[in-house]
Amino acid sequence: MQNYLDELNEAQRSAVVETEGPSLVIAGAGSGKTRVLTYRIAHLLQQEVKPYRILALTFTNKAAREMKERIATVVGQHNASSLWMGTFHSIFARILRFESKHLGYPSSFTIYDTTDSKNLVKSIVKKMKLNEKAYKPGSVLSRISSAKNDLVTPVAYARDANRISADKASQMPMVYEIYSQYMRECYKSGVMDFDDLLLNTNILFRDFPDILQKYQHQYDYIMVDEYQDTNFSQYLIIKKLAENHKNICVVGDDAQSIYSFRGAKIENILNFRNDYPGYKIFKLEQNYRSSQNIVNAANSIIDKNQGQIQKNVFSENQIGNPIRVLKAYSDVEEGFLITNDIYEKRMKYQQEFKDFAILYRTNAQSRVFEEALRKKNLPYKIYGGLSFYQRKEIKDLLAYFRLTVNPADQEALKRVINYPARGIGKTTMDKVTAAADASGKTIWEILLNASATQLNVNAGTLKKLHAFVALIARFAAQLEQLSAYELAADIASASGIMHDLHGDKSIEGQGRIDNINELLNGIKDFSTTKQEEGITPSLVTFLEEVSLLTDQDNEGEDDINKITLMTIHSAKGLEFKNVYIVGVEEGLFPSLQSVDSEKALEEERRLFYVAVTRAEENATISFARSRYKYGELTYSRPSRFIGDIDQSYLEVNAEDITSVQPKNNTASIPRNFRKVGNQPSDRPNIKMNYSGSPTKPKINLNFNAATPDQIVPGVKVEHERFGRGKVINVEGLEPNRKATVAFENAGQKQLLLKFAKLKILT
Ligand SMILES: Nc1ncnc2c1ncn2[C@@H]1O[C@H](COP(=O)(O)OP(=O)(O)OP(=O)(O)O)[C@@H](O)[C@H]1O
Ligand SMILES: [Mg+2]
Repeated sequence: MQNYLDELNEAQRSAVVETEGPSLVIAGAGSGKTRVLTYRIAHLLQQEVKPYRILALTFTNKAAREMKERIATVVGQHNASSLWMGTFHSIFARILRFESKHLGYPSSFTIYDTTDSKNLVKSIVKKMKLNEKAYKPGSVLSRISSAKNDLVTPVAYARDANRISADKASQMPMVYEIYSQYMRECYKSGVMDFDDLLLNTNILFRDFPDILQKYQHQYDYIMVDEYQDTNFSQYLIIKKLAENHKNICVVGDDAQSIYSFRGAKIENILNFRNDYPGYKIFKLEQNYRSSQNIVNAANSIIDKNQGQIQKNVFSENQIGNPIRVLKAYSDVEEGFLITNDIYEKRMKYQQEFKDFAILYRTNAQSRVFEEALRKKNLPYKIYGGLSFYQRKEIKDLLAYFRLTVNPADQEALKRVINYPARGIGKTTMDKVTAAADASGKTIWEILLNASATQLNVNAGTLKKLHAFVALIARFAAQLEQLSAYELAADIASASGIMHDLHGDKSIEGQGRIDNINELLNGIKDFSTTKQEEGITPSLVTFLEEVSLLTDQDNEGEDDINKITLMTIHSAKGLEFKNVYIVGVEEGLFPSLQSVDSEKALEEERRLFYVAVTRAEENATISFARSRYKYGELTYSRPSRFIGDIDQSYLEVNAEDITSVQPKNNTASIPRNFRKVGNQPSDRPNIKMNYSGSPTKPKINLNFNAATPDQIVPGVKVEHERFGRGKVINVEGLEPNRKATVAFENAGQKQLLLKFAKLKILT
């Protein structure tokens, strides 16, 4: 057997072999932190530690899967599948399933996704007769989520002066009461939301010391990846579990803490030394992922933040190419520019699609890239946004599954009681819901027992309600008898969903049927895999896996060799040969909300650092000078972050940046960019000014449209959205004269001259 320890450098090796006692591995991006965790587990297994005595918490389920595979190749036959390895949410959901009765939840509790939670908040706000405009479900939920992650219960919330005054300031003084009702409703429905999984684990460990003890004994070794992004709730769970043996190894990088908006506490990593006196610290300094240029550029970015833990990061890989900065006229042109670049690079260097990633600040930016990629017929996969499991038909079927395992699940019930249509209208549901609220029972219990008079509905309606109950009860009765796949297929057809979809003969309708079939295939595959692992493949386990998927996990079999599109947040921990960071503009990245707060700005800068450090060989940054925001064309300036990168690692046309020459120079950042264009060499240092609203037009694009008679074949023109191009043909009579223009990046377009604003280039 090869010696796996030879595949590590000295610092990494020490971090791997010193398995006893608390260890902190703190190191920059790409230095092998995740590799250390992987090899440490392999090493423990090699030392005959039983796999089920190891608890390893990863950022995504996919990361856990890949680590398991790697471990299996390093140490061979060991049963890596019985490691307790996965995200916080999936591991503790598993534990809660065993222990749910202590907390008064059914072991088949179901999990609310964000939409369910929002719907519940909406109905509570309505019931409380609050102003629905002031109490936006998203804002209310994020207040509730923050409380849960800080382990603040509804009772504590009501007494928490800071929270109460913050709520008052945001015109939502009743959040504490909504929170309380929200908790009660979830409990009644036998459901937990994401934050509850952690909160309830904490409650379990706090109130049932013998159960805590059981798990303290179960895990001899605990490991956490991406520790800088743990919240208080996660921190405390780990602390409790490690209390006795203190065999805890956490790895992280304070410079990559990017989830504070979800309650992550950078302090957890900083306080490790206080929590575990006598801890060992391992510093990894060599970056194995990226070229020297990329590592050095990234270091120069993070240097601009105050208060980072001082770290050395160097690379001995090739010096590599400078980071390219590309300017686009518009977001549309940006799409074409990047797509063309990928196309050419792939041909020229014979790279694969999977070697390319396009990373953006917000999901909405994906659209123009999707369009450009589709036009060029390049395969891509997109993470986040409307993922497979968020599609309507899939959510409908999943809601039937949820009801089958947990009929108390109120949001699932509301979703499908009248889908497909069975004549159970809103008025009826209002009556049923009111009866449930009045009696403190679930809707399901009301449906089971209530009479027509109690509900104030006619006999016909009652019959329909009973038919629905009977349908779900029949599914539930088969839970034990049928495999997950058989039951799922039965539900898809007996619920009427398939019949309903077949009625829609459009292409979209066909697509929906394909999606349902795809889901059923997935369940079949799930059943087979679980059986091979010796686990009974029940619908309950399947639902749990689906509910706990993260953005990165959302990858199908045929997604392997495709261009990746994702937000920078979900790119954490990943690496690609070529990375495109797009939309690097003031007001977008850094985001508009962050520019007024130093703290928020530093988090954005860490996000930028994360983005750049995903690249192995080439990093490209692009910005567009105009883009549509909320339906309006707005002009933008290149981001200050471009100015953060030390000029010697950049390749930028200085002219592109000077177009944002400030009028007044407060808080300016002097930069002397490397010159690549034909550019007067005596140009003074370029100053960028970042005060003022980033969405205000600061640049004058000077699109004085040319008159139609100036537009003749051969003329070079510039278009506001498509950039530069050459006229190749003109046809038609005024006022419907059309020009065909071959744009440098956006391809060939036919434009109606009375509308198209074209500028003649000389
Ligand atoms: N000693 C080594 N020899 C060869 N390759 C290595 C070594 N250490 C790390 N690598 C490789 O370098 C890359 C980065 O490692 P890894 O992903 O573990 O870094 P990381 O510190 O977890 O990064 P991030 O902070 O982005 O999560 C991986 O491809 C890994 O396999
Ligand atoms: Mg990592």
